[in-house]
Amino acid sequence: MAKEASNGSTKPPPTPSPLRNAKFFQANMRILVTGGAGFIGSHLVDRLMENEKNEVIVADNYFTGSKDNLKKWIGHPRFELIRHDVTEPLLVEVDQIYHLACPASPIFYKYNPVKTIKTNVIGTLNMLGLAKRVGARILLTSTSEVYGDPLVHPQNESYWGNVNPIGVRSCYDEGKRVAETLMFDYHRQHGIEIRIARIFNTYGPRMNIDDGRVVSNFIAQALRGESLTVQSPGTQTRSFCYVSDMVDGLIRLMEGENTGPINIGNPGEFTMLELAETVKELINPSVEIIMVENTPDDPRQRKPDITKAKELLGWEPKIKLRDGLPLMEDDFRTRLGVPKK
Ligand SMILES: NC(=O)c1ccc[n+]([C@@H]2O[C@H](COP(=O)([O-])OP(=O)(O)OC[C@H]3O[C@@H](n4cnc5c(N)ncnc54)[C@H](O)[C@@H]3O)[C@@H](O)[C@H]2O)c1
Ligand SMILES: O=c1ccn([C@@H]2O[C@H](COP(=O)(O)OP(=O)(O)O[C@H]3OC[C@@H](O)[C@H](O)[C@H]3O)[C@@H](O)[C@H]2O)c(=O)[nH]1
Repeated sequence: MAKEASNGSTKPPPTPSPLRNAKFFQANMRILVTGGAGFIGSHLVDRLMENEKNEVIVADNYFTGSKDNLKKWIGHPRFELIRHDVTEPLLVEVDQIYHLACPASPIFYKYNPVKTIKTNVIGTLNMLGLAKRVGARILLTSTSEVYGDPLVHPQNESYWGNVNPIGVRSCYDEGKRVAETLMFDYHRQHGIEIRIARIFNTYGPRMNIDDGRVVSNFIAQALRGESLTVQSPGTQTRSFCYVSDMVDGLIRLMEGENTGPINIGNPGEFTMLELAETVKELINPSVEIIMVENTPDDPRQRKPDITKAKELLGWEPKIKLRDGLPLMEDDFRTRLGVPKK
């Protein structure tokens, strides 16, 4: 039985899928990745597919993801790709569910806020229903946004957050908070094996070029010779985790004994002005840095306390921002057709 972070009675988990014990299927672990055609999801799929005992099913509606991110696996006998919207029920036989489906860039999650909240609430209910039916373990990719505009710094998992319930970001941050509640209620009421990761800003190759998030914006702008748009005041901070470190943390959480929530992120903290200066220095020293208007409720500071991840998962990030940015630059150069001079 997984160790639980909060109080409450816990029923034993339902019997695992009979497939786990079936004579001919015993060897393989069937893993569903919702949102697996997206940025983090497709890197997670790559890592899961490296294990020959894993069969991976991706369910994605391609809102912000793309088949292109998974092209090397299409047609592979241990891989299956389903066009599916998680706001509809899904009937598959699996042992583990990594539930990532949800637009993550503020531009995309604000585009259709009602759909975003449906994805977080109905989508998570559907995946928990599936986990309950087949006895699968389920991991939710929650977010540092559950801490809102935090009054505690750095943020540890016992902080309840400072979130505007009626703002333009609420479809996402309140949606994820309800998703976490649903996870714990299914765990306490039905004994479902749950894992919750609170992911902090993650970057790396394969982010959409026009994703709208800060690292992809600055790298694309630097390569196109455009000004880097720092949203005012520029003193707001974020902590950036390279995607391979993130995937490692998610798999450790899934395979470990703790429900979470556990912060997964890189504690290296930067202001957005510092980030712009670093991108300028590393990629294109001739571009300008300009200040543009910000959006409402932008969190002013964010840095994970990763004590729990270190102690419970034996995990900590390995890749520093200065080492990760050039890896992302190479991928963006290839996709934008901008060769290195
Ligand atoms: N990248 C980050 O910095 C970050 C930080 C915190 C949390 N997260 C969480 O991690 C997960 C993945 O984020 P990402 O950065 O890879 O984002 P992404 O936008 O690249 O990927 C999300 C994927 O989910 C799919 N999707 C969206 N709505 C769906 C729906 N209703 N049904 C089926 N598929 C749907 C998209 O098409 C896409 O493939 C998300 O749950 C996000 O909230 C990411
Ligand atoms: O071009 C830009 C874009 C963004 N920014 C700033 O950069 C900071 C980070 O913005 P992003 O849009 O990358 O991401 P945010 O940190 O606001 O939200 C993210 O948080 C964690 C995840 O859950 C999501 O991936 C996303 O919601 C903000 O302060 C924003 O104002 C710029 O200065 N310039």
